[in-house]
Amino acid sequence: MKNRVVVKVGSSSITIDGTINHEQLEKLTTQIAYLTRKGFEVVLVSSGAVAAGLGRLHWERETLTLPQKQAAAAVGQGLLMHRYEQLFQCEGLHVAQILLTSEDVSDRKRYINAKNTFQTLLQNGIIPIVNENDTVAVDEIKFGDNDRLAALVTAVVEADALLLLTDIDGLYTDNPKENPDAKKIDIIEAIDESVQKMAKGAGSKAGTGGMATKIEAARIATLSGATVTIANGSLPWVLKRLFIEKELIGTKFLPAKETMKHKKQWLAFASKAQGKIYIDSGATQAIHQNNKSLLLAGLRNISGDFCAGSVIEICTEEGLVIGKGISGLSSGELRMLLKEETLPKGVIVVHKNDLFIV
Ligand SMILES: Nc1ncnc2c1ncn2[C@@H]1O[C@H](COP(=O)(O)OP(=O)(O)O)[C@@H](O)[C@H]1O
Ligand SMILES: N[C@@H](CCC(=O)OP(=O)(O)O)C(=O)O
Repeated sequence: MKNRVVVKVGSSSITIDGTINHEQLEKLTTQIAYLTRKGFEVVLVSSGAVAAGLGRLHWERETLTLPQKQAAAAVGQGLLMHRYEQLFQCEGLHVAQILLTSEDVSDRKRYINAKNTFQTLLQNGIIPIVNENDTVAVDEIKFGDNDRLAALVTAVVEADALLLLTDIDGLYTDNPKENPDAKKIDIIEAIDESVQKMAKGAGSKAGTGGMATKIEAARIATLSGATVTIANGSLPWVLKRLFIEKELIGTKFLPAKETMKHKKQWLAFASKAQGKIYIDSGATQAIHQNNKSLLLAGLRNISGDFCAGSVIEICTEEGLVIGKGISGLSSGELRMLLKEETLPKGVIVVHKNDLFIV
């Protein structure tokens, strides 16, 4: 155990009436400081920039255009960081701001750079405070929500645990704000369709994604080997009770039985494909069931332009996506090879260590 944890706090927990909830922020930073004194390394993923910006500018959420929302985030992010800086300074801790877009983790080099920066900050006892870079993140480069971002950060820093703090006590069988008969679930051993069906949308104007994005985050983080908890951010001493006293709080998702190696996690959840290759049924079986590398002999077609080292989607001849991998050859080389009358034997298109199969 490294005792490395990622704590994600949602807008609903740290804002009140559309502005920063200072009392809540102080409770959070006091608890994080306590954990660090007990030997934990903590990464904080904090939402709330848009809400804080709206509060300061007196703008109404309902009438916002996308550029206004991004402008509000730019204002609010500064306010949030200023407050975090002040609060952690009182605890004798330094903080570091990390703003990410999905492009920063889909590119392997940038992913490794981010990983190294996190590592250096944590080794030096500095608290990384992460948010999506809302100012530049438009739809195609958005994580979508901070729950998913927090799960990817959990994988990047190889944390033992992810805590999603929200405005509700955990995952219920249905949204308790709409269904009074909904029951809270204490432990989830495996995330299947029945679990996904329980999760509905956001419960407040400030929140994004609701439980659905938290379940997806739990799926990613448990596959990377972390334990995930969804809990109410307003519970007194929730961090201490969970991580030090090991109390069963909220809803706990156990780490997946078969966790993924680091590179496969990146392939599966963070990388962006540059092209597609289509393979025959023999090759599908070889990579799917027999854990083999993908050889040129099984290749039927390719689409898109990509370089050697690019991530590509691997599809059946009918076009069904069955995985992703890092291509050992460029699209140009593959097209030329496919035109040859007899294909050269033993050419590896995707090595088994660079393959993720759905
Ligand atoms: N099955 C469920 N169990 C609990 N909460 C649910 C469920 N489905 C939807 N929700 C809603 O999800 C909300 C929390 O998500 P969200 O509003 O996005 O918060 P945050 O800002 O913390 O990310 C809850 O307030 C609740 O209304
Ligand atoms: N990046 C945005 C938060 C987006 C988000 O996922 O919000 P939430 O559902 O409250 O965690 C912000 O800082 O306002």
